[in-house]
Amino acid sequence: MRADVELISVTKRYGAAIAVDGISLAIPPASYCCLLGPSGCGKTSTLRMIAGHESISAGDILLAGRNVTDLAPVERGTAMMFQSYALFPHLTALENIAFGLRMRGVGKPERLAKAGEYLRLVQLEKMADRLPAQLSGGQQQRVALARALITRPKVLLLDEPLSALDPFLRGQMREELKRLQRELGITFIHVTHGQEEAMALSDIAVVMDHGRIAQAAPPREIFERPASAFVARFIGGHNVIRLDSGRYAIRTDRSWLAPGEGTPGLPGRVTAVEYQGPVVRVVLALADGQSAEAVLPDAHYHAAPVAPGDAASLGWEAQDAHPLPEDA
Ligand SMILES: Nc1ncnc2c1ncn2[C@@H]1O[C@H](COP(=O)(O)OP(=O)(O)OP(=O)(O)O)[C@@H](O)[C@H]1O
Repeated sequence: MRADVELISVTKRYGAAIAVDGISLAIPPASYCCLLGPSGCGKTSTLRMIAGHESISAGDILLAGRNVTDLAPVERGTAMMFQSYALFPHLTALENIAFGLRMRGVGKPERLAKAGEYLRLVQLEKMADRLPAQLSGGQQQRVALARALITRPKVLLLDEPLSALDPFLRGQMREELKRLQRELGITFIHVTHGQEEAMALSDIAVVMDHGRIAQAAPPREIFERPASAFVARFIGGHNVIRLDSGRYAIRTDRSWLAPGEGTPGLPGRVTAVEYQGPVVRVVLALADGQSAEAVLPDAHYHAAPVAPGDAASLGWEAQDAHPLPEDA
């Protein structure tokens, strides 16, 4: 099946600095793709190159099989939703949404009727006449989303769309984004810092590191088979442990704890215990200098509780140790 978005050896240089280093990626049609990675890894530069807001230093970008590398943003069939919604303060919610069509020369009555449809799509029909200042952050964001979608893009690009929201609204908007992507059947490419957000939303998650793709795969595959120690650490939920036989990623929820001296497993000492409701996180300093943690169901933990300073060993089942390559 032809990819909706294809990056072929795409590079971005700012002067002598390389922000994106020859990345290749094919995003299947109608998928939710998250770009994630630490600050400065090149996520936003990649998104901006797809949108056409940033020139491409080398390589090609194909959208639905068409080479758009040298096309202006409006010619690409993409729309971008920014972190700072960028709504016009003097226009109502409805007029803000209609604005995208005004730029494309659509007449006023048609624009407003269409804007009404998109206002309903984001469940804001009662807010049509409000100015942005009279809307909450989450509502402003829905307006920005509708404004981007009204142009019927083939690909919607989202630059950290949830980062300004409080945790409750963030969860709500996350569901909303996924619902819209499914209903509209288009590709969303979403830049995020949040591993949990990427896990929850992605059909394909792209973990970036220093301008390169460290791993691109469905989130479950990344979680179960991280391609490197970097990926295992970045997505979280893993211990990265060196043994005589090599380096392994072991899920912290598959790691068990044996309290006491001389118990089976790698010996260590508890340095922290964090109660998290359904689970308890126990951090260990291992005797060989490595650190590790076990995330235990609360009932298991409370059956044999430990405290900082206590001796305990860390263990796991052999099949739960995922071998990692040595770093290049
Ligand atoms: N306009 C620019 N001029 C020079 N260097 C830039 C420019 N924009 C980005 N960079 C550099 O390119 C690299 C990648 O930046 P980019 O914004 O793509 O990363 P990011 O992963 O989106 O980071 P963040 O999560 O902090 O937004 C960084 O080292 C950054 O300093």
